[in-house]
Amino acid sequence: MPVAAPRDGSGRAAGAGAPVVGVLAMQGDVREHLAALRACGAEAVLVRRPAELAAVDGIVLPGGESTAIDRLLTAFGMREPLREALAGGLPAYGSCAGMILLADRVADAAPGQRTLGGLDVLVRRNAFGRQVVSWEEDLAVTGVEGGPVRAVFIRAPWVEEAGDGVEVLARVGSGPAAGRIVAVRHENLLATSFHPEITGDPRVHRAFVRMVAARKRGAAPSGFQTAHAS
Ligand SMILES: NC(=O)CC[C@H](N)C(=O)O
Repeated sequence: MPVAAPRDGSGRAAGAGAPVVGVLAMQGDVREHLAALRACGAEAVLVRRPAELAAVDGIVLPGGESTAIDRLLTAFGMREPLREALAGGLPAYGSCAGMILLADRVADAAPGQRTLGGLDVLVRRNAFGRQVVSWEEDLAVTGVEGGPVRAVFIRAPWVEEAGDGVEVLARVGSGPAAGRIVAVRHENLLATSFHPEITGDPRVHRAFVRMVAARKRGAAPSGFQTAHAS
């Protein structure tokens, strides 16, 4: 009997029930997110077109440059389909530039820059400064088991204001940005200022894949910890 080849390079076939998670492939560190998702057992695929978006159970908006991704979303006809999918409850995880794209409000936005929105926060772009690695710290992140996460901030935003329904998952612990909010969740949207995709630690992605799997099962939206424990 023929055996299906593994689809994710991990040495095992993606199970029939494995959630399909897209990575928005306009610009940014797409490959790193694909690898992190595959390490968590998700079937990870590139998303550039509306038809590809329609086939995923969740989507990652990568780190990169939010202004470039913004322009490419329009060029690829992806802005409205993606905005509608997010508003319709599609689980999404945005890291860094991805967090900016999910935010309802942006301080220090480039002229004409737009976001997809949905996340009731004000983010400040380049809040940590413009150096390549602007800050690095081990952070406890609510809902991520197994101890602190190495958080690498690269020209990163922070969350300056979070709406009432937004769950704060992590704050900077020390240095000039101490106390700033750098990880949040609200319903189907998860965002971090930092880049877990570049550290080889899949735990934040695993938490997101569990959010995606919970929605796929039809579970009601719940707090991050609850969804994580399921
Ligand atoms: N590493 C990043 O994603 C940087 C984000 C970038 N500063 C922006 O505004 O989009």
